[in-house]
Amino acid sequence: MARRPLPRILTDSATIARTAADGARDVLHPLIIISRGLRRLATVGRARWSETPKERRGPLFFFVASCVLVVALVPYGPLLALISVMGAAAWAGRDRAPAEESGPAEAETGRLQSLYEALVPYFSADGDPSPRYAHGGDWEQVFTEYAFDDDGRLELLRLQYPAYFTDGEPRSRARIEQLLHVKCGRGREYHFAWDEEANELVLSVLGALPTDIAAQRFITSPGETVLGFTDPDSVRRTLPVVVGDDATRDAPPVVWRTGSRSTEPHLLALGQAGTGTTTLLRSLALQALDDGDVLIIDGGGTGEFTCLVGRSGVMGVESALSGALATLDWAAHETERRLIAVNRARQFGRPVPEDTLRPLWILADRPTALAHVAAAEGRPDPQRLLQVPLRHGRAANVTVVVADQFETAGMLGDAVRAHTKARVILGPATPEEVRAVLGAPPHTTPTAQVPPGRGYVRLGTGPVVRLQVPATPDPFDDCAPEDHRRAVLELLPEHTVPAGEAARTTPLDVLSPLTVVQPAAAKTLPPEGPGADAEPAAAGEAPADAEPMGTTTRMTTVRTVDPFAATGTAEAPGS
Ligand SMILES: Nc1ncnc2c1ncn2[C@@H]1O[C@H](COP(=O)(O)OP(=O)(O)OP(=O)(O)O)[C@@H](O)[C@H]1O
Repeated sequence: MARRPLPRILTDSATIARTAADGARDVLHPLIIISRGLRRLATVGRARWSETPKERRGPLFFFVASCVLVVALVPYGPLLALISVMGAAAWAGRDRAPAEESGPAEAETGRLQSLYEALVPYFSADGDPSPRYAHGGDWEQVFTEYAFDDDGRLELLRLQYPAYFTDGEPRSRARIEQLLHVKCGRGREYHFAWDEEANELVLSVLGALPTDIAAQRFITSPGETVLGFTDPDSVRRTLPVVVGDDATRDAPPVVWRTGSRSTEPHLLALGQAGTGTTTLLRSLALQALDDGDVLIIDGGGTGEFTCLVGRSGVMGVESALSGALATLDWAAHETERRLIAVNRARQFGRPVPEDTLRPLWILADRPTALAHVAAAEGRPDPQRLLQVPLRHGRAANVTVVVADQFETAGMLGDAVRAHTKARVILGPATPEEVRAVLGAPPHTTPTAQVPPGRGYVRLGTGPVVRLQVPATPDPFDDCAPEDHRRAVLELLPEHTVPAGEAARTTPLDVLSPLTVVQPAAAKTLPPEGPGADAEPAAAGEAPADAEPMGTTTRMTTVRTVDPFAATGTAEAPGS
């Protein structure tokens, strides 16, 4: 039914009344402000008076009265006092209400509404008498906090969800996270914090991890190694790091503890080719050489560890199968020797021998490549020789780090998978792939484009955290930034083998493309020791969990979600 318009005389008089009221308000505005100010001043004065201790009220009253008397006696005093009081009242009475908060812009409201609509099928259920999520419903009831960046993209969202939503089930969570990721814009990394008690989910956008931290001497305790750096919220400590030209800042490190007290004494790093697993090993080698010995198996044979050849503390850099077998055989015997020595010392109540305390690191880069060669030649898989260090290394101060490519992870031996409780995955990976390697999904949405050395890490059953490995390039790599190469060169220990026999020691400015250096194991291994002259396969015979040959002969080239699928069940940490 159409409304009848009011008689004209009525509308005119209403307009006149409104205009008169507006005019009066404008005229009286200063008076309103001054009277409000006087009221506020009086309130403050009363409060001060009541706060003043009783014994001080007399002197205060006397002081105020003297001031009033002086003002009254001086020429123009009362007038000046009146003007001052009015000024103070006008100042005190000014409108202090904050500028009204501007709500979301129209485009932002549209985004929130469409996000709300997209969530309706997931957060509603038949039979809910008062659904909080319903088509055409009010998003303001459930989105309790939100923020947009300068480009109008959502960067923070706090939402309430119904109590019946199955937030304890990873699949249900993953569906919501996937949906929000897509709706809020791909290409950014989102963090999801689920509060099951409050039925609340907070989505926030994570910035990129800094990539400017280069290799350097990190300030850590003995037995601690820095794997890389992460988000400030993910760890409890920070380390001072030197960045660029001597600028120092605090960065949150991912510190891995090794040795006899470690609960995850060995590490496995996986990634696609070129994602930085070799660089991670190089970074660990430089840190380990501070107070330990390092033995390197370069299965890929790319010579990216040449800078370490012949350096003090480097027991060998092997890229050929026979050298790797001999070196790992020595390492297995050395582990046994240390274990026996430690046990004997404990048995007789003697201090543990000094030579069992110096950490020994076995860094195996792409051992599956050597496994493939070994299978083709009908020789033992070098991974079998890792079983003793992996099983007993913790008590003997022997640490094993294995790095391999995602595609060939199916060829990793059972011992490697079972005993590497510290896990790293580098490069782009889906949440399923991260879960397959680390045993738990990340709390963020991995992005398709990541810089080298970027990934996730999980120590034992701890949380999955983001990781950026310090830039530790091969100093002979002409394509790497010169300051990063120089930083690596400065950390290298001195040469122990004459320069002609070992890798080049040429200063950075005259370095030329490298050639692969494969020093004979005998040259670099200690001349004595129980395993020094043993047959390569000898140590592999002892362990009970030796893998029968033939189980690792197939090179897997198809990328699967479960990288370990080719040889059995995944044994990720915490799983
Ligand atoms: N943390 C990092 N910071 C900066 N650059 C890195 C980092 N990690 C790796 N890179 C660079 O990425 C390239 C590949 O690194 P790296 O050789 O370590 O990868 P990879 O996974 O071992 O691959 P491949 O098996 O093909 O050698 C190199 O140029 C290296 O300098």
